[in-house]
This record gives sequence, C-alpha cells and structure tokens, in this order.
Amino acid sequence: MSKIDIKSLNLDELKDLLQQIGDKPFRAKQIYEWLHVKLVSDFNEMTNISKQLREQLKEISEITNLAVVNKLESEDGETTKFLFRLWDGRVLESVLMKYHHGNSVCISSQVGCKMGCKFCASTIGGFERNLTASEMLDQIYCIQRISGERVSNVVVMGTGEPLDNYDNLVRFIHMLSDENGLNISQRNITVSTCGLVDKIKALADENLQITLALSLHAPNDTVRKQLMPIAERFDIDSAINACIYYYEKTGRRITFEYSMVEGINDLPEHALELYKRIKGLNCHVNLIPVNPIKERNYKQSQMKSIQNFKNILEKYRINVTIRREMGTDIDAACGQLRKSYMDKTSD
Ligand SMILES: C[S@@+](CC[C@H](N)C(=O)[O-])C[C@H]1O[C@@H](n2cnc3c(N)ncnc32)[C@H](O)[C@@H]1O
Ligand code: SF4
Repeated sequence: MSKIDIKSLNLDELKDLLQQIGDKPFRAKQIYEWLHVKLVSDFNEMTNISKQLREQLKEISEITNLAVVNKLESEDGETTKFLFRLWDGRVLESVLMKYHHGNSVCISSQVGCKMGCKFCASTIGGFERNLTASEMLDQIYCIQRISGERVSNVVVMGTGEPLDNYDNLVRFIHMLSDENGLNISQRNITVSTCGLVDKIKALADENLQITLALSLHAPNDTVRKQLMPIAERFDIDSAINACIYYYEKTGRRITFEYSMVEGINDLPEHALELYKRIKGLNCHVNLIPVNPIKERNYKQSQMKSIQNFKNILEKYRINVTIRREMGTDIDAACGQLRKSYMDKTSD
C-alpha cells in the first residue's frame, strides 16, 4: 500500500492531514466518524463531505477493508470463525463469540507468528508480516457489520504475538477505545502475550486500563522451555515480575493462561508449584484444555486431571476457571482454520 492508510490515523493526525491539503480541520471529525462509527469502506459513501474533498482524499489515501473468504458457524450458534483476505492476498482469521454479557471478538495481530510455541497452529507456517492498526480494527468492524450486532469485548488472542507488533497494537487500542470511534472500554480489551518482558513493562507505562493475559502454561522454566521457545529468552520469574509491575502501574488484575497438555504440565505437583509461584498476586488462572493439532502429537489433558488441578489451586484460594471450549466443530484451535486453508490452496 503506497498511499496513506487513512484508517490508521488518529483524529489529531487526520486533522493535520486536512490542514496540509488546505481543508478545514473540523472535517476530520466527520471523516473519522464515517470510518470508525459508520464503518464505511468507500469515500463515496461520505455524503456530508464535498465531492472535491473526497476526490482529493482518494488520490492520497486508501481505506483498508477485508474480504470474507470463509465463515464457519458452530452448531450451537455461539461461535463464528471468519477467514479474511487482506489487500495483499494474505489471509487471517478472527472469531466472534456470543456470550450472555455481549459479543466478543478475538482478533489476530500478525499474519503468522515467529514465536514457535509447540502446540500452536499459528506459528507452523512461520511469520509473514505485522498487521497495521487499521487491519486490526477492520476485523472488528467487518464482524460488527456482518453480524449487525455491537461488539462489546475484544481479545487480542488470535494469530500472532501482539507485543511483537507493539506500536501498531498501542495505536489500535487507543483508536478502539476512542470516544469518537467504537468507544469500546479499555476494561473490555484483553491482550495476551507469550511473555516479552521488556514490552510488558513498556505497556505498563502506557497508562492504559486493558487486561493483560500472560500465557504461562507451566509452573517452572524446565516445563515452559519444552512448550515455548520464548522461555529461553525470558525466564518465568522475570515474566511474572513484569506482570507484577503491570499490576502495580495499572491496578488491573492479571490473567495467567495455562493450556493443559496431558502428562506435560497437568500433574498435581505442577499445580502446587504454580500456586507457590503466584501466591499473593491479584490474578486469575484460566485453564485451557489444549486443542490438539494434527502437526503435533500433544494430547489434551483428561478432564479429571484438569478438575483436580483446579481443585488444588482453589484449595489455596487462587482464582481459577476452566475455559469453556467453544466451536470445537469448526477448527477452533487458534490459527487452525487459516492453516487448513493454506494447506488446501498450496496443493
Ligand atoms: C494464539 S495465542 C495469541 C496471543 C499470544 N501470542 C500468546 O501466546 O498469548 C493466544 C492463546 O492461545 C493459546 N493457544 C495456542 N494454541 C493453542 C491450542 N492448540 N490449544 C489451546 N490453546 C492454544 C496460546 O498459548 C495463548 O495462550
Ligand atoms: S501461542 Fe501465541 S506466541 Fe505462541 S506461537 Fe501461538 S500465537 Fe505465537
């Protein structure tokens, strides 16, 4: 894309742009509303903007949009997976989950991922590129347009490591929670990371109110290194300490994600060790039965091991839930739908 990516500009930047082309800055608010509230993807739809200004904007800028490649709805109707095509032909996936408290969208932050976690389908084809702020917003905007229902929660838990795309992520969060845009409360936005310690600390200093989720998946470095290469770069203590810093700066309770893999991280001694590591922290542990992917032979923990693990943590008064599996009938594991599509198209 050689033209200006107008949907990635915040309101002040849009005002500057209008000033530069000799127009009134107050028009910026109207254009911002067309892009981020009325969710249009064509300058011609901006009916209160003069034709001359629309033509000028078309010449220097572009409005990103996503094309729907595939849409799969789970049998219970609660989960819909979307496969989208970007302007450069690359594909990404996003998920709409309908809860009684509102609609939540899980978005991707990168095309592919370079982090190499052993059980994750998103990383198998490697890393392709970062998503821009507009491409992250587009996933939510498209789903809201297609479903006709307001999105109230956003989780950055799809393909990619959001903190490896730091500047675009922070821009995206500001724009998503902007009162002139969709105005989604920062408290309803969750960012999940495999644990880039320096970036967690930087995020803590941004003065945001989003929830941070750390993908922990192990009670110690030995087990963590078996599952996540990032554990070679940052040890478990430094990852947890970065979360403590995040809590101290923001007052936001930390979520620890723990994908349960049979025989690897689901034993009672793991639960006990985990408790000792996180005791005293204002946190919540989310136990996720791992979704097996065909490229790896990791098995999902038995439900009785997961329940036992939960009971042990609860005995020590750790806040813990087992994540309800949603949409297992539609390639629910993160990156799986995109991976199936890539496999088919490369035949
Ligand atoms: C796909 S990642 C994206 C966000 C970020 N890169 C991270 O690792 O936290 C979101 C969560 O999904 C988990 N995950 C990935 N593959 C999974 C699988 N096959 N089964 C269960 N959880 C999985 C990750 O460990 C992580 O906690
Ligand atoms: S779990 Fe997250 S960091 Fe790890 S490979 Fe998957 S997307 Fe990347």
